[in-house]
Amino acid sequence: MDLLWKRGFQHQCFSVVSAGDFDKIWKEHCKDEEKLCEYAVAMKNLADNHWAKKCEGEGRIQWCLGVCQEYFFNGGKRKAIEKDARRAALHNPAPPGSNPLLAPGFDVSDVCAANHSFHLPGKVRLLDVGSCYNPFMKYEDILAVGIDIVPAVETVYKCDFLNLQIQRPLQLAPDAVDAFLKQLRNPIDNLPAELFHVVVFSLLLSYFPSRYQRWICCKKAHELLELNGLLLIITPDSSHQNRHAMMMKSWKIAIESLGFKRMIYSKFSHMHLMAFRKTSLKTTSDLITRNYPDMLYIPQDFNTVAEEESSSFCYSRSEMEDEQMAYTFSELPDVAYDSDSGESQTSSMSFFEIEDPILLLS
Ligand SMILES: C[S@@+](CC[C@H](N)C(=O)[O-])C[C@H]1O[C@@H](n2cnc3c(N)ncnc32)[C@H](O)[C@@H]1O
Repeated sequence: MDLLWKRGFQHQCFSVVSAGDFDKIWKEHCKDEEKLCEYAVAMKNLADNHWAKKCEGEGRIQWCLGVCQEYFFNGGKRKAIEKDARRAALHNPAPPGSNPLLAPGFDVSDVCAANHSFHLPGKVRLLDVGSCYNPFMKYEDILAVGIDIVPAVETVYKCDFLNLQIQRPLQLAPDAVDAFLKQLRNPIDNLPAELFHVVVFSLLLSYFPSRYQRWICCKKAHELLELNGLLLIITPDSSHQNRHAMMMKSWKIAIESLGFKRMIYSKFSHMHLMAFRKTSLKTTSDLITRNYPDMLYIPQDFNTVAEEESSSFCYSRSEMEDEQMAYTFSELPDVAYDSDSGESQTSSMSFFEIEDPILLLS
């Protein structure tokens, strides 16, 4: 895959430094149907013949399914929302006798919206961006919509996510939203906002030559997700977990600035896997004081390791982050309740307690 990728348009971009050129190259790249089709066929081959035999390739799809299952069907969503409420209450204690879920600082409309949908009545509406071969389609609990600039199979819709127009949200009952998704037409040029429970970027962001394009994708995902929906990001990296810990920390800060909160971080041998929850309807980024798009860098953005290391994002924790970290540690359970066995078990960290201690401490 690395070879394919280098042969592709990323290779063309290494020599280009000015941001303006990326747009031009991207447009040229999208016009090169022949190369794109060759790439799509090769990706599908990799998935069918190579990754299918190695547990890691399919592992990323299984990881996404596991996260969805825990979150939407096994109480993860309720736990996450309750945790937010406890955190808000800690910072802004509610008056004695009042509902702690309605502590000042915790948005009442968020609580109301969340209360209605702790458990999904139907399928998980999942948008797979850069889907290539629609790996989520075969799962019963998922209503998968796969989109790609060059679909490798017929069930994937043709769509350039970077240029997708996002319209006002549909005001429809869940059944009608499902029906709407089942009758989408090719190509997709626009979609209503707040339509999906999950947006997946599996090996997508590193495909783009510029950080700004990665940023645009995350921003669009935020718009397309309903409140408390999940953005699942998988990005390739064959080095050990700590090698690019600062890069992942940098991604976390940038993506959270859009109105997300990182809920899970995992490292497989060849990829990072992250789940972000949409915690705010509004994008909270302050683009004036911090250059968030610039934080979405990847090692391939640099020509040499030295260049990468010298421009590595320098991060120091804010006071607020210190407090949040202290709170997270205070919340680590000594004893976790196992809903399957009905027994209490000793556990250092449950699935939905953040995350990776190494990254937290970095
Ligand atoms: C590395 S492949 C990943 C395929 C699949 N998601 C997986 O995990 O195996 C990246 C895919 O993103 C698609 N892609 C790139 N830019 C895109 C865009 N702007 N909109 C939609 N799809 C895009 C490519 O055509 C390619 O199929």
